[in-house]
Amino acid sequence: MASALRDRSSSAVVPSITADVLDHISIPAFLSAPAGTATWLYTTLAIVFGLLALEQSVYRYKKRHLPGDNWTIPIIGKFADSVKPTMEGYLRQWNSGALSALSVFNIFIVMASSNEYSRKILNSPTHAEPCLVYSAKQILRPDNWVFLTGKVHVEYRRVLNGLFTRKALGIYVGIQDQITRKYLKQWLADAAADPSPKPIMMTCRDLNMETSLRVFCGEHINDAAAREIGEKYWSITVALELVNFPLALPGTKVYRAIQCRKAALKHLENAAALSKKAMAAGKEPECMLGHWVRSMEEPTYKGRKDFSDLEMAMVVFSFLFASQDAMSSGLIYGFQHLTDHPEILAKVRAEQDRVRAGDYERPVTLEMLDAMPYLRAFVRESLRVKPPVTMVPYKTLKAFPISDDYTVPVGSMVIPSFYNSLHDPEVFPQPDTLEPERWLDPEGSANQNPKNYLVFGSGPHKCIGLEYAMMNMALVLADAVALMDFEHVRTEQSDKVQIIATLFPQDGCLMKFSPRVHA
Ligand code: HEM
Repeated sequence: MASALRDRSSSAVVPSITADVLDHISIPAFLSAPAGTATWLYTTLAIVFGLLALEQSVYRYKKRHLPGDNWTIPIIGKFADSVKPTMEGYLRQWNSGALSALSVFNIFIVMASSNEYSRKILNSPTHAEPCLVYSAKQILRPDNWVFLTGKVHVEYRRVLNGLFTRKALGIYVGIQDQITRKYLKQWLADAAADPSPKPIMMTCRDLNMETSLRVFCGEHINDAAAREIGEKYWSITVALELVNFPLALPGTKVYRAIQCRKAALKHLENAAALSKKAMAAGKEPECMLGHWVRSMEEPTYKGRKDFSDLEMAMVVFSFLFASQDAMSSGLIYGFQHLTDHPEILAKVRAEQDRVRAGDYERPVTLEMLDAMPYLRAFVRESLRVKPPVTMVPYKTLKAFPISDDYTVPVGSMVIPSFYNSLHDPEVFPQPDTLEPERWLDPEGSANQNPKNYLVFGSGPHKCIGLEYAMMNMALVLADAVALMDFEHVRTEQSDKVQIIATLFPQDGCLMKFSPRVHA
């Protein structure tokens, strides 16, 4: 058999090359080039091969014993995976080890998937700081406050925390309720005109955008400006890939995103100026900007930072940037989870009927939301099962001894991932099951292990808007359940996840809405 193979390979498979044949083969120019050119060429090839070998050695040296490919694809590494990430791919990476390694465009990346290591990264500001994706700096502007670190960041954030106090949330809740009702009315009118099921991906995004703009800027932003920002904002979402084409040339995603930021900042700066005028004229704060300007006038604020119109606009833009995709993802899965679990929907509805006591026109207040513990538990649980943000990229400022036997090299990307913490069976038995009840027992393992709830991160950069975000999700779902009936039309893609910065059901969540008839 072996000799037969040898025979075949020497005669039949590889045709013999005769001088005759060679006459018809054109010799590549470089092989017949003058000696000087050939030397140059061989030198270049040697350098290229040397660099490629060096790339592999550096990767292997940094990776050491961590799980991950032993060789990286030259130059691009795992770029292809990062262009079209899948949940299955991420799960494979997270489950390959509590720490695992990969490389994209020679950026060495350590992925942390356990609660211990993810929290350690988030809470070690002297070793690692957030780096978002590369395009974020181009889109937000490098001087945006979200890129501050250390003491300056703490100081800046101290002022911004004042925008999310209970007093401030009390101003926002009325605006949220009003915009939500306007949208639900429109969804019902659209459904009456065409009752076929529709994906709610874009409708939820529009609702979130208008709510955010009105909560942040109130009437200081006009309808046309709000529409322009809403329409252009999708270009920012799609530009948030892990790795983008580095130059923001016309026609690239990042270029379009930068144009959107420029338009948005112009309108937001104008809103900040109008808000200052209104407060100076003695008006009562009716939005975040108003509340902010008023708090800067208080005697206790004296000696602290004054914010220019542009700085206020950049803060508001950072809030839009940080919230739009995550809030939309949370809300869409909120609708999907509620409809797919009729027993949970029935409990949420019973709670609404109790709190509203027959008056469905009465605007929702903070006190009413306080009286809806089951709904709030549902929101918490829905975000746990499908966390909108599954990981946040950080970069190491110095060698980071993350475990006893591994130190992340300086200048690497370290990515704390939240999914495994949120699906830890020790803390959340049957972790893939949606079970709001697990949050209702103060002694239960979910409430006893708050460190596992990484939906909003942890440490100095923990989400500043978390109370507002959960309140908004609860409020929209409360109004929807109280005022509408809805049916989720399931498809094969309903349980599959697509990742566009955050998580979404692949079919966009097809819903049919109809008005609820109260008994
Ligand atoms: C469901 C909705 C939301 C989710 C899941 C979410 C999640 C997160 C996460 C995971 C982080 C990173 C935390 C870290 O590095 O430890 C973050 C940061 C941040 N979030 Fe949110 N977020 C949401 C809504 C919002 C909203 C509504 C706002 C503002 C109104 C907001 C503003 C921010 C800001 C400004 C940061 C950066 C904070 C800093 O660097 O100091 N987020 N968020």
